Amino acid sequence: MVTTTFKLNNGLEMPAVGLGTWQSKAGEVQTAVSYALQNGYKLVDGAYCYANEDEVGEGLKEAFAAGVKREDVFVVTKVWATYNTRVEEGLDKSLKSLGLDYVDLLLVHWPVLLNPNGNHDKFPTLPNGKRDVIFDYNHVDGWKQMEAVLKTGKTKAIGVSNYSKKYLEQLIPHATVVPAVNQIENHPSLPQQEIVDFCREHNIHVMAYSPLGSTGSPLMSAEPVIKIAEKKGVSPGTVLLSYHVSRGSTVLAKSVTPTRIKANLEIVALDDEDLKLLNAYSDDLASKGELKRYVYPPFGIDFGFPDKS
Ligand SMILES: NC(=O)C1=CN([C@@H]2O[C@H](COP(=O)(O)OP(=O)(O)OC[C@H]3O[C@@H](n4cnc5c(N)ncnc54)[C@H](OP(=O)(O)O)[C@@H]3O)[C@@H](O)[C@H]2O)C=CC1
Ligand SMILES: O=C[C@H](O)[C@@H](O)[C@@H](O)[C@H](O)C(=O)O
Repeated sequence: MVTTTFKLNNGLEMPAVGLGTWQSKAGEVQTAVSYALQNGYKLVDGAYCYANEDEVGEGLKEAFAAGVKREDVFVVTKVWATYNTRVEEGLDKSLKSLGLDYVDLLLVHWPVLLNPNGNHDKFPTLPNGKRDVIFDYNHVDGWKQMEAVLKTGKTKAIGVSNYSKKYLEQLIPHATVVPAVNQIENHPSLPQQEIVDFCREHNIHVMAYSPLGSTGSPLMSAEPVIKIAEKKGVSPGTVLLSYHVSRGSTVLAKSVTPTRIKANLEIVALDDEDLKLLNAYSDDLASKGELKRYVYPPFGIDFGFPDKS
């Protein structure tokens, strides 16, 4: 049987599959969220920085009006980098847009501070065009704010995103609350096994993002993915999404296309032979130095990922 939920380290149940909303256009995301929730999705992943939370909120409202219950939906949002010293203010903005009085999970989007008093609310820049990063920021201080916000009840759980093993090792000795989740880019072209293993050891649940290779879903045509899909009589997308559930992770797939939204809910059990094939593909890329990271914004910071350090 295929797992449909995972238990977090605070006892909360998190669905195994969720709808992503990054780059979902305002005009499309309301329908996508509403459609997904009325067709079996139980988790929606958003962020203040996606600049579409008003519309995500409209989608939630539409689904609730159609009978979906708030308590049956796991809503995730993220504190953007300009708000890492103002976590509660950032969360309040998201809650207002979403039309909710709590989210289920709040994540630190990236462990970096962008100038909160800079020339833009989300992407402040310097005169030379580079991101206005505050370099002497310590991400452990941001986590203390996350712990404080957890006590307000405005979020049921707190976690991190884009944390390498190195950053988690810096954080954990100072954490009163161990992050419930680390949301990271993850797929056979970037398995990040060292982070996945470290998270498992510390009871931190992994949420896998960009499972299809992000924009345009390039991983759908990877050879072993097609081979396994043919063998099992499922789509390549199902193989890519099932890979994470087999590894014990929650997976997020973004789509604004109803047929794809529905198709992405199909998760199958991958057997040892399938996983061996996908792992061999990852190992081969690693040995050739060809691992592929699709999401690496130009912060100009070393986040401690071995493929980027
Ligand atoms: N914490 C973080 O920093 C990050 C978090 N995320 C989260 O993870 C989510 C998923 O990652 P994302 O980078 O969006 O990329 P995905 O890997 O989910 O790929 C999305 C792309 O695949 C297409 N697609 C979706 N389903 C199918 C299908 N069944 N067949 C063919 N094409 C398909 C979509 O097109 P279309 O929509 O047109 O159907 C879109 O172009 C994000 O939306 C976001 O919520 C992502 C990146 C970073
Ligand atoms: O969640 C998705 C990604 O992290 C996205 O939020 C960033 O890539 C952002 O657009 C940026 O440019 O820094």
